[in-house]
Amino acid sequence: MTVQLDDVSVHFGRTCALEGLSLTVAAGETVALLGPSGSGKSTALKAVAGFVRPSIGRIRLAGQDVTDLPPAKRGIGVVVQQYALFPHLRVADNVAFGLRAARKPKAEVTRRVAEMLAMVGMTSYAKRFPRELSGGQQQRVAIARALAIQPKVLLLDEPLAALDAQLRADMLGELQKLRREVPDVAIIYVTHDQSEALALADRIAVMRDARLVDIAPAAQLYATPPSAFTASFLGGANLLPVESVGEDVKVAGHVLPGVRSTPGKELLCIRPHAIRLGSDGVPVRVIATQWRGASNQLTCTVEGLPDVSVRIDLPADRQVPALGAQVSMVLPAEACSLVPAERR
Ligand SMILES: Nc1ncnc2c1ncn2[C@@H]1O[C@H](COP(=O)(O)OP(=O)(O)OP(=O)(O)O)[C@@H](O)[C@H]1O
Repeated sequence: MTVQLDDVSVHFGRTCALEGLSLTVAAGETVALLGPSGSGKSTALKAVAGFVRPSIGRIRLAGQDVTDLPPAKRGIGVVVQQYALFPHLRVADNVAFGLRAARKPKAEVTRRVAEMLAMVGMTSYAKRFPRELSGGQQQRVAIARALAIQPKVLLLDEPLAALDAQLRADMLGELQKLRREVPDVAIIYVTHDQSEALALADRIAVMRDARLVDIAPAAQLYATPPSAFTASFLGGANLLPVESVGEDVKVAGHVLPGVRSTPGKELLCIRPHAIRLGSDGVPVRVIATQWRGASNQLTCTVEGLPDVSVRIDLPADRQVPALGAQVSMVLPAEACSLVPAERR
């Protein structure tokens, strides 16, 4: 089922939590809403679920206007950060809740609950209460409960945020598997974590200050970010001011071979892992180093660009330059893209 937000704005008193969001999520597609805290992601999700009412704009499901329908009438599965299982109900009864509310026949409820618990690997926990489960297990039950009603739309609001790093990684794998098991469901996934968005989403919608900044297929947004904000939020790109000389682009007075100047795009975007140390590059000075296990991250100042610092991820098997050392940073053309400077 297609989900369509048509120029949706939400106000809470004087606060504009969401401004003019237009977005279409196709059946079978996963779109991540990615952005910093307070950027309006949850508000957008709540508007689709029916928990908040847009002050302007319409919400459509499969082309039908549902803006005035209450949440229960929309047939949407919702999973939020804090699981929100019913504490007094056992796992199986939590999963059965929506089916019973819809007055499904008993045999169908039993069958469907068994299917859902098997899908999330929780069959042997059916009789437990939520307090007897780990965070990850509770989240699996919450997902089983959301999917039990066979929704055509699934909304996930930071579903992994309350889990520790290992569990998050495990659950991310589970969610990828789940997507394959419900291939026709439209999924909106709210997160502030770019790695979750990259791992799960077909398209990523980057939000900032209540507005949609950029939306594109995940790989495209990562490889060629259209804006400086998306470049730094998605993958922590370095942004370096460039000077155009004819068709050439210069960083701190050094021509970058293979990078062609583009009018209106004054910043060079390159990820920390794509920069190499070599000869004939841009001179930089190492001011900090940080061991990261698989890599060492260098922070460097750039000669001639006093306000800019650059992060470089060196693979762990490379020698780490000494603090204060001057090294030459090579910016391979294939890893460089140009974006417009921020105008705020
Ligand atoms: N019920 C409410 N009443 C008043 N203001 C609200 C309400 N809900 C959200 N807001 C405000 O709307 C803005 C957007 O909030 P929202 O929860 O959508 O952001 P978010 O991007 O999901 O953030 P987070 O990642 O922290 O959950 C924020 O400034 C927030 O304070």
